Amino acid sequence: MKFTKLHGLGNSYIYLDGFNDAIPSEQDLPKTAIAVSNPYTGIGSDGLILILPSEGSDVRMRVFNNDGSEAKNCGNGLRCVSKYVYDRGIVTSTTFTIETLGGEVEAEVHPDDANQVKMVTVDMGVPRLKKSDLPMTGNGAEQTINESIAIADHQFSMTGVSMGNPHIIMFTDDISKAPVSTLGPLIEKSSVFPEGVNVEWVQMVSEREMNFKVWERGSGITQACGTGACAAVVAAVLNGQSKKDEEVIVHLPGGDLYITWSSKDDHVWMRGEAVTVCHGKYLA
Ligand SMILES: N[C@@H](CCC[C@H](N)C(=O)O)C(=O)O
Repeated sequence: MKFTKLHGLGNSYIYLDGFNDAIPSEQDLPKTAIAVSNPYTGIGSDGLILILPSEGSDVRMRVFNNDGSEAKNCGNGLRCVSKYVYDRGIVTSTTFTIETLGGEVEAEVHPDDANQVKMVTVDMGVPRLKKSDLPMTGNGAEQTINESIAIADHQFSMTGVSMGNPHIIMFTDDISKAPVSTLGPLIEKSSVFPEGVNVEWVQMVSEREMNFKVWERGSGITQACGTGACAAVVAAVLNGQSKKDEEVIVHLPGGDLYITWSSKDDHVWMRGEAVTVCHGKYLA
């Protein structure tokens, strides 16, 4: 099986090219994601991403976490898919559309003088804020903004945002003390979130700068989460800590993302790097 490994700020996936190469059968996809992600017996990654032809968009992306579950969106994946399809000539324009299970997005690659793509901007669309959008328990029509929620004997102040996939954001005064590995999995699997949830802690540095850590649904601690960074900036605006139209620098463990929530059309814009690690043939 031919593959390419790419990462966005250390959030790495094994990418399979459905335009040019064979893809495992539908029923083999979850176990392939688990196998290739394993750092000891596989290639090592946070999951598996398929780059596929689309009927209505230029490209289609499917995302599998490293536990084999399929996700509806992936911000770092969108930037890496964008780099891949432009580098390989699958698209020839610098702007194009990508279909995901969470909706269609528009991407723009920024090739340098040597036609190398290092930075990518993605219009991530309108964040969805209703409880039913994540989904989570409670009145589906309501939003979750700094709401006190009890999970496993702990009380959390949570803000819920869907960027096509579900995120719950909590603010902290000290990101180094965020209980990511201990409480992240408890929140992810809580019955409050029937489909699970990506769990993020944010420390505001200023209105335009934040520190960020994540426990990803289906993958655990990762170096970065693009949809999570977008959701965190939306949560900061909803809580009066940032402003619409002002770019926020999000410091993730793996590097920085630049996120703006536009008041013009309510869309969230994400800008950041995408890197090719290696190409290879998986034999196991
Ligand atoms: N790393 C991603 C998100 C991947 C999917 C997520 N774990 C989910 O299950 O929703 C990103 O960069 O957005």
